[in-house]
Amino acid sequence: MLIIGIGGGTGSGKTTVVEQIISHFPDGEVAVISQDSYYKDLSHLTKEERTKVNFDHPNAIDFPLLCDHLRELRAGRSVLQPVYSFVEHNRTNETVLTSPTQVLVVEGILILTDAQIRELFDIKAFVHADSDERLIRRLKRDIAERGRDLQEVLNRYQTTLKPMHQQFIEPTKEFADIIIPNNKYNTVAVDIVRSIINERLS
Ligand SMILES: Nc1ncnc2c1ncn2[C@@H]1O[C@H](COP(=O)(O)OP(=O)(O)O)[C@@H](O)[C@H]1O
Ligand SMILES: O=c1ccn([C@@H]2O[C@H](COP(=O)(O)O)[C@@H](O)[C@H]2O)c(=O)[nH]1
Repeated sequence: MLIIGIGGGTGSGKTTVVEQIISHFPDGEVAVISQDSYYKDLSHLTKEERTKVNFDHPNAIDFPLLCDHLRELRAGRSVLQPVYSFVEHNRTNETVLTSPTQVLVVEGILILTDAQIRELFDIKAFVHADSDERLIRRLKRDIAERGRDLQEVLNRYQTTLKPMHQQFIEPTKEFADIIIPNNKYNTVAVDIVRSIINERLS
């Protein structure tokens, strides 16, 4: 199994880039795990308390569970991946059966911050987009898809997203084998990553 870790700030386009990378692989050969599925279970908090949680700090992620699941998949065993609700700010009761595949892509803002997780990656990439571009994309997406409003996103950006990006996410660029520029759609960079995967698989 080849495991590829893809980090980068919120709105940089990680999910989009991953979809482009895997689009040419046959179904069943590739699986994607999002770090977002591994936000910690916050059922012990009220919804109001959960809205105040710092979701851009490494402590928000259940890295031990993610690490365990990656090791299980690498060993050829299936796992039950948690399902997260951005509307509820909490893990749901559902799980998704995820089976081992030839290629596994793991993406998330904080995915390159954890040393044990980094060691499991055969290839590490970082998706870069300028902060103004990321904020615009995040605003549009969170209002359209995640039940947020303008004030909420702007407030969270100033108080949490920006400082956490500078402190934890941007520094992980140094761990990346490849930096994918994504201020605009970048088919060349996506093709390069795809050919590296094909080369490693052959
Ligand atoms: N290169 C790009 N140019 C314009 N919009 C983009 C680009 N890449 C992604 N987007 C859009 O930006 C938003 C956030 O992208 P997404 O892939 O969800 O980012 P991330 O997973 O890094 O948070 C989505 O609406 C997506 O369609
Ligand atoms: O309950 C939650 C959990 C996380 N977030 C925000 O999501 C982004 C990470 O997702 P991307 O898809 O990489 O943008 C992170 O910046 C958190 O602030 C949330 O809003 N609510």
